[in-house]
Amino acid sequence: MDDVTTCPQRKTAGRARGARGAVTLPLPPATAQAAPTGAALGDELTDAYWVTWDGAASRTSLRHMLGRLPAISRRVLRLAWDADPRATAGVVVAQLLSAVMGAFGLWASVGVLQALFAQGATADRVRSALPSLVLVAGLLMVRAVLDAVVALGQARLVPRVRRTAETEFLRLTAHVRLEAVDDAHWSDDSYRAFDRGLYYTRESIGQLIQLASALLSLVGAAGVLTLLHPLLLPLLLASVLPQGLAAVRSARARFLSQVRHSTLQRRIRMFSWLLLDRSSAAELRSCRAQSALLGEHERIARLIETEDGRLGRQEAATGLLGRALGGAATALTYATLIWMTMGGWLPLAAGGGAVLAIRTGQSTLSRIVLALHYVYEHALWVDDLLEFQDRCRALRPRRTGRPAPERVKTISVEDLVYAYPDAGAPALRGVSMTLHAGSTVAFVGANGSGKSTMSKLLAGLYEADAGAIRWDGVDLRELDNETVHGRVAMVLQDPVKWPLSALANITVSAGTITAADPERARDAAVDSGADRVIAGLPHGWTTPLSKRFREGSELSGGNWAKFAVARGLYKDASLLILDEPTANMDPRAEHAVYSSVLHGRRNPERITVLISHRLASVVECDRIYVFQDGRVAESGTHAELMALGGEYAQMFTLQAAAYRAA
Ligand SMILES: Nc1ncnc2c1ncn2[C@@H]1O[C@H](COP(=O)(O)OP(=O)(O)OP(=O)(O)O)[C@@H](O)[C@H]1O
Repeated sequence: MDDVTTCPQRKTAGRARGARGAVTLPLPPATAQAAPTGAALGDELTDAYWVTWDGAASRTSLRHMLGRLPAISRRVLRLAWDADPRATAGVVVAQLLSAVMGAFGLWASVGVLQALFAQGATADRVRSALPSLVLVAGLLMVRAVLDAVVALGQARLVPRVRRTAETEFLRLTAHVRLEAVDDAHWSDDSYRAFDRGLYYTRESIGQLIQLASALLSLVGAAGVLTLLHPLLLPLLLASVLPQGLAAVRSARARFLSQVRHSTLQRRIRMFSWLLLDRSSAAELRSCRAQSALLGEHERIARLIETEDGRLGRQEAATGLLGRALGGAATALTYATLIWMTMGGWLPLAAGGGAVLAIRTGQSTLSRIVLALHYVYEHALWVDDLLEFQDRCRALRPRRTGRPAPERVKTISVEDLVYAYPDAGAPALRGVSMTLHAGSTVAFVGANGSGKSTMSKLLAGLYEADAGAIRWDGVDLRELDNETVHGRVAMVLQDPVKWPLSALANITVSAGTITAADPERARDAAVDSGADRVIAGLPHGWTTPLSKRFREGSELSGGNWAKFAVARGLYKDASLLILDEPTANMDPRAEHAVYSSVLHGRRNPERITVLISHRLASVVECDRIYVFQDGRVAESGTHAELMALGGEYAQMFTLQAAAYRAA
């Protein structure tokens, strides 16, 4: 028995299949969460790029972190040195001197105590303590100046590191081969490196300075104690250890909580943005989706509130534990000091000095623990960035030293095969064709049949897996890749809406946004129909084409397309590729573009490739290639293909019939 009749869900699915052909999509559930709830909310983004290293420090042993510290310090110092050697040297020297001054200051304070605790009249003791007091004050002043030098050096260094690191990063990524950019993993890695790696690169300078300052001050305290009495050093360790452990615990709790917190923050920001942003404003209102999104926003806001409260309570508890442990350790330390003084092993004044040094050591320890966690974790992000940049260097376009010809006469394609990275089937499977200077050819065919891919291979944006493309007999692989790009103008299906001036939107195709050939720019604007758009802009050529800027203008889809065509025409290239350039244009604008491309100021030496689904516009092309499933199924002039009565003739007749019927 046919069970479709007994199951309503299957019945509906069967109907959907019957109406649309071979689709077997299962029915969706009747209710679904807009976003994960409960524990899943914290876990949903564990694989996201921004949490790759978040909390890593809290999962690593202190020993491991300390072991990695020298390598991390070298790497960060190298970055700083490359950005500004003088400022780096200044910061390092001032930091060291400041630590030395700190240690001397501590020693001089012990001198003050010694004088005050000595025997004799009070006035005499105060008088003999004066030189040490003056020394302490002097050292404090020198230290303040040195710390200011460190701060100034840091203020100069961090923006420089930021500038040099960001420029290098963008220089490398902007030149990586297109097929690498198409790879989703590469994109994820690049966003991760940009968003986190660059940020932590500059952050790590300040963190390392803080860590160095705290470590040096601990070393200074330890040195002073050893001078006072060798037994005091283990006493310092014993007194700071419990507090150190509490500091580690607290730092780890904070790191782990940050991961969950940032997940919630990201999700709530997404909902805030959907409610706020201009791009979703129209649809938000027409769908009347405001309350649904506000509800979701409220739900996450409450979770954040709970999380904040939980973290606050946890921090208070850990802080209390740390203080209790620290208090107990301090009491023990003082008891030991008293015992040593009473036993005559330690002079009273030295005991006072020891108290000072131990207090200094204790206060720097929590700074060290926290800074160590930050430095370690940030270094992982910096490593990630540097490793990504090395990958980019390996993915630079081919530099063969052999430039592409200024004006290519013949492009021959032989048995071309190409598969996108990670794609199952090849997008092109054995395409051959020959294109001659001065001709206009068309690529037509069903969606996904390989037309755009073919045009990108012709332009040298992708490299063939098998077969070859030859420019005047020379394999594209032997030509300097960037010079090939310089000879090709591409008007892409989904052109970039450059948030630049109207003029720069045209000149950018020639690699500049600040200089123009005025006549060429005007011709390109006239031929593409962008001239009327520019004439209507408040500041003409100089109007910014983005509402993000004051006095900026936003264009309609069709008008953006005219700018894309103008860009293609402005670049006086050997090969002009127009990939569905008029899809968004009104019929008159479309007609004008095709007339100017086919009959207008046509460069007699140019090869023009036109990709279009509107077959009426390719009728006049010198040759039409019909793509089917990654292959050229038919080719010839319009008349030849119509006479053939194949795929092209069927598609053309279908379109023509629709018009005739109307
Ligand atoms: N960047 C990419 N990464 C992976 N696969 C891709 C990519 N671009 C296109 N493809 C796949 O390659 C095949 C050919 O796509 P292509 O864009 O060349 O077709 P097309 O003929 O230009 O289609 P349309 O008429 O829809 O523009 C399709 O299966 C498509 O899904």
